[in-house]
Amino acid sequence: MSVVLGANQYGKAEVRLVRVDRDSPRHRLTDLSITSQLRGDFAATHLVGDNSGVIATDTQKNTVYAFARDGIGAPESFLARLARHFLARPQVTGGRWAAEQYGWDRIGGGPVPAAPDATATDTTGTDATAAPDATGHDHSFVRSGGERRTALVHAGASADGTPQLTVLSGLRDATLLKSTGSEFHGFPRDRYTTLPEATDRILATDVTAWWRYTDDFAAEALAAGDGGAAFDARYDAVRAILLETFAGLHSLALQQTVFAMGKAVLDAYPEIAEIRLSCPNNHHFLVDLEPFGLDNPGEVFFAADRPYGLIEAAVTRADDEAGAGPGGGSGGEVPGAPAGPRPEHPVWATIGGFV
Ligand SMILES: O=c1[nH]c(=O)c2[nH]c(=O)[nH]c2[nH]1
Repeated sequence: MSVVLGANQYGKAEVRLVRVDRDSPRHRLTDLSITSQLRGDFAATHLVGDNSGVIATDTQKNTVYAFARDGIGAPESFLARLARHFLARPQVTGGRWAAEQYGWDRIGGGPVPAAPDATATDTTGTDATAAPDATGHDHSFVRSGGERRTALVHAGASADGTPQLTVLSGLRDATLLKSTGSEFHGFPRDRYTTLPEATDRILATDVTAWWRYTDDFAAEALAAGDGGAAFDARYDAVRAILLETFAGLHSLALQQTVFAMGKAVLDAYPEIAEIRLSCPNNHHFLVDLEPFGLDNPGEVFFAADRPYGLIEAAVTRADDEAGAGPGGGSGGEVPGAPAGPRPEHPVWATIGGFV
């Protein structure tokens, strides 16, 4: 009985592509995950390793990025462009091109409309179907979906032995991106340093934050008998401050942005004793399109999902005895100075990681 090759297809899966359209100061963002799979006469590579007809999966990925240089438009039309391109090769008889698009809203505004595809010949429908895009930040975005509000009430023993409620509120995975207004340079270099100095880069993160209310505020809000309306109001306001600070600060490091976000919250709300933030640095690498005879003036990026930088900080009040924990604080009293070892409030031990 002979063994034969059955149906097969191959390609590159989940090519992460972010395109920034910066033809006006009001940037537009297109964020896609694209899979390209080819079918056709590929028996030789499966049977004897003859690759003479194989369009490398790497080439398929590069084609996605190179085509994005012209603009993307609707994912359907972008995929059709890819399909037509590969189907022009004689060994390709079919294939499958798939896309998943991630939505982004402007910080302080609404959904970002699709950017036009520069290769489109008929663009008359573009403006008629686009959502209004009149409000919000020009180049800072928050990804729609995936974000969660979080809360925690911890009952710990107080000095007199009665249970003391500590209330934490937070949010998880608020995905933010700014397409300019971020730099990172001036770091030390050694033989293992390859990172170029950046004076204009994409800054992207998934904010996880927990903030702790003062005991007095928490007790009052819990006793108000209004279902915790004060917590609802603080949640909305703190979230807005975090996003606005991310958008508004010209960042020299994600560390600076993280501290500024926390500080802005503490400055605005005396009833918040401290806040902890955990922010991955979701790296976006400019794709080298030179091999394809194309320039790339900060438009086509590889959105890496790992590894990522991970920047975490607690922002506290120097005079917060509860935050300092037993024994009092031992550092960080000078605003902006490096914090020394500072015993933490016991509630933090009940949170899984740093936050
Ligand atoms: O904002 C940043 N902080 C870092 O510590 C760091 N390290 C790195 O490689 N890139 C960045 N970016």
